[in-house]
Amino acid sequence: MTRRALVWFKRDLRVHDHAPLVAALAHTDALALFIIEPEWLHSPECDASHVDFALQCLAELRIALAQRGMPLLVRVGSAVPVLAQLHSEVVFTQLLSHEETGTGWSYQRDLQVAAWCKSADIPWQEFTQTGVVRRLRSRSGWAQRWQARMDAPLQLLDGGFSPAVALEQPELPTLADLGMERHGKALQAAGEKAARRTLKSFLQVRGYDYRKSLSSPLTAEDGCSRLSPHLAFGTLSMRTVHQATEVAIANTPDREMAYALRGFAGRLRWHCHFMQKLEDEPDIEFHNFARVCDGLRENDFNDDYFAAWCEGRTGYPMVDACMRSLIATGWLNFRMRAMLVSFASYHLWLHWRPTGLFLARQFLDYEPGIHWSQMQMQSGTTGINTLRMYSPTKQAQDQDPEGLFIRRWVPELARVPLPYLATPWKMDISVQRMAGCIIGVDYPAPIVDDKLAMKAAKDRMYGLRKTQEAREEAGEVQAKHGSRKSGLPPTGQRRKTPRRKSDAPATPSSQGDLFA
Ligand SMILES: Cc1cc2nc3c(=O)[nH]c(=O)nc-3n(C[C@H](O)[C@H](O)[C@H](O)COP(=O)(O)OP(=O)(O)OC[C@H]3O[C@@H](n4cnc5c(N)ncnc54)[C@H](O)[C@@H]3O)c2cc1C
Repeated sequence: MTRRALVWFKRDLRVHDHAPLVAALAHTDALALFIIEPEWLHSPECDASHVDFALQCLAELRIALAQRGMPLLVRVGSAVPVLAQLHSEVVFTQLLSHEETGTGWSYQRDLQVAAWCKSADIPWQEFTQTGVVRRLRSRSGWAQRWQARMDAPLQLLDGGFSPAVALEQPELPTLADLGMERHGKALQAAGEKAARRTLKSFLQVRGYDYRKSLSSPLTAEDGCSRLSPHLAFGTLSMRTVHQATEVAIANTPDREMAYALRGFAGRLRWHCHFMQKLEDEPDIEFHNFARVCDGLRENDFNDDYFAAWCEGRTGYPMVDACMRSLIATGWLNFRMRAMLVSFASYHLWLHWRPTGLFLARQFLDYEPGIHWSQMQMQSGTTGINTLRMYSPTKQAQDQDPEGLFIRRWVPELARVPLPYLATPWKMDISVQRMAGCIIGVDYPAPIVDDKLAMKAAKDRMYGLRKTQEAREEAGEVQAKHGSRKSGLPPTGQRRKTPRRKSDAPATPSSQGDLFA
């Protein structure tokens, strides 16, 4: 009997280090499938930019697989009917794929596929591709397991496939075919080749100033790795990035470069650390980690504030510049993402779910496990992390001291004198006229008062955290989700004794307790 494998590509659009592809070699022949699922297209997190990027990756992948004798079918529909239809056309005897840690719809889809495979008597083998551990009982020992997986040999194809049955492979659909409008974002280059180029340029050249470049949106654009969309769509495996980084550190004669790359290497495990939280508690997509926070913001949602934040017209130049830059490019550095969420959650007191959905659509690298954990962390609803409230004027002064970023993305402020650029509402009317920017006409007045809004948010958040209920629950959240390396007190309360200077993390403080 012909043993035919079907390799189901999901968020792993590559050939290099692809365990299901390697497993398929053991079969008589094999074919590959990518399913464009309506559940994905219609999910509130999905944006045309995500689909566009995936289609570009698929075009390249189809060629790369064809060169190895494997046809890649791309079909539109829900997973079970697509698999059943394909099975009626070409009987396949095994389904191979990577594990996925996704949101609710993809989890439900996997349950349905598992049931269908069982009823059709088709074994479905899933392979790991990140450090996420399924059915994890305890976080103890997690970091060692991550290390072991990442150090394991890469899964590389040795040889090609015997040609499978001839099947029609229609052209890939366009966004219009899928009923989606053009997105207008200037995206990073897609595909496995671009991913490898990006990794190489970072490890050889761009990474040099990594630690210094992280926080400012001006320097981070080039100084960060920019690998996140490639990790999200799987055009690079985490193992490839980890191993290439270790080799680069070992081989560079430059101590500065090695130091920079060690900072980067540490962040790679955060990727999986955050994804593990969603794997362990899928509900965090919808519900507060700390249920004591339920009701905190739900009834206070201000639609006008939300619209102003989404459109980058809050009257705070750094917030507006970051939002407009994100909307135009699909990427923003960590610190500025954190500031956008802090402003929405504390200054504007907006619940993290609608703001998180909006940001998920903007981020080309949308990765559910990282995203929803970070949304909650920056909104103070994990119950365990230090509360971080960013002043947008201080961030402008610290991260954009010459005003280049603000002037680039908020052209209304292009002629505003530097001393007023972070606080344009402080210009008197004659300066406004000279700058060609009348506040309230050409550029909005601040929608809330920075200091008053921060004070109100602090009172509410610290008031809640002091309660016995909050303290008890923080212990539970820490036990379930906290890294054993975080060093935080188990209750997640503020650290009483300051760190000694020599203990201080070399990374910016905003990420200091990320592992919690
Ligand atoms: C509210 C919010 C939402 C976020 N949503 C996402 C998301 O959907 N997808 C996503 O990949 N990242 C997300 N991040 C984390 C971080 O901002 C991005 O990983 C980073 O900016 C991506 O750029 P880079 O690849 O150049 O990062 P680099 O600094 O070069 O880091 C390399 C890789 O390390 C991992 N990493 C770095 N920082 C973090 C972090 N703080 N948490 C988890 N992993 C990290 C990522 O995989 C990243 O690609 C979010 C952060 C915040 C504050």
